[in-house]
Amino acid sequence: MTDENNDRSTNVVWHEHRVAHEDRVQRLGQKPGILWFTGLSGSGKSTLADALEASLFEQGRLTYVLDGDNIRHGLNRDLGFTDEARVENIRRIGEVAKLFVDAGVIVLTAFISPFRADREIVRSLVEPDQFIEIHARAPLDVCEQRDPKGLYKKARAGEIPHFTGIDSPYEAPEDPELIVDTADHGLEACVAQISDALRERGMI
Ligand SMILES: Nc1ncnc2c1ncn2[C@@H]1O[C@H](COP(=O)(O)OS(=O)(=O)O)[C@@H](OP(=O)(O)O)[C@H]1O
Ligand SMILES: Nc1ncnc2c1ncn2[C@@H]1O[C@H](COP(=O)(O)OP(=O)(O)O)[C@@H](O)[C@H]1O
Repeated sequence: MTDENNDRSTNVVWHEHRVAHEDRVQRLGQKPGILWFTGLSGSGKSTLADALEASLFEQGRLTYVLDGDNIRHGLNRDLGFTDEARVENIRRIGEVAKLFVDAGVIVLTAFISPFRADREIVRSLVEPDQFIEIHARAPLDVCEQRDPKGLYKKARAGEIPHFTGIDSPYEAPEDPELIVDTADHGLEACVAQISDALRERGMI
């Protein structure tokens, strides 16, 4: 961080607003939180987040999906796929997700988020019961066979550098709240597994 940036943050003062988090939560009548999907490309993060959101929304909850591919078209369009860029990607998404939680929303995020430390930083931004880490787990060979966007094929051909699982690391969660084995179970079963777990935790 430059001296100029330090000076700038010193002169910024937090402003309290009259409408509090609790007021918004009460109005919405739901328990906000982050459902953080992590996993290899093609493991099922986007598909699961989409299906789970549809189900929660249908049940009357206010939800929002932050999806890597989409966010990288806008907010994070300046970021690539070096380790540093991925760290910054997840840092920004963590902050955005925190704002959604403050607004009272159930936010579902679908980012590879390959580094354990970055996911733990996001966890620390909200209350302990507001962060649910969900590992969309599928072996690399299954993800590669699925190859929904043809990216593994390109990566193997050397057309995409730093591709996760090939020449860029993925650190699987060590103690996530949930693991969904998308290679062994269909979409509906995985969504039901997550919904049951959320119910058990009193989140829905
Ligand atoms: N080099 C490389 N490695 C991995 N993925 C790549 C790469 N280049 C492009 N893509 C596409 O970008 C999506 C991953 O973006 P994320 O923001 O989720 O990545 S990260 O969390 O910062 O690691 C990822 O989406 P998913 O396949 O949905 O995971 C890919 O579509
Ligand atoms: N149980 C499952 N959960 C999620 N996706 C699954 C499952 N079984 C098969 N799939 C398929 O795997 C692919 C996952 O792609 P996608 O959701 O884009 O993954 P990611 O967002 O992790 O890159 C989709 O083609 C989806 O239909």
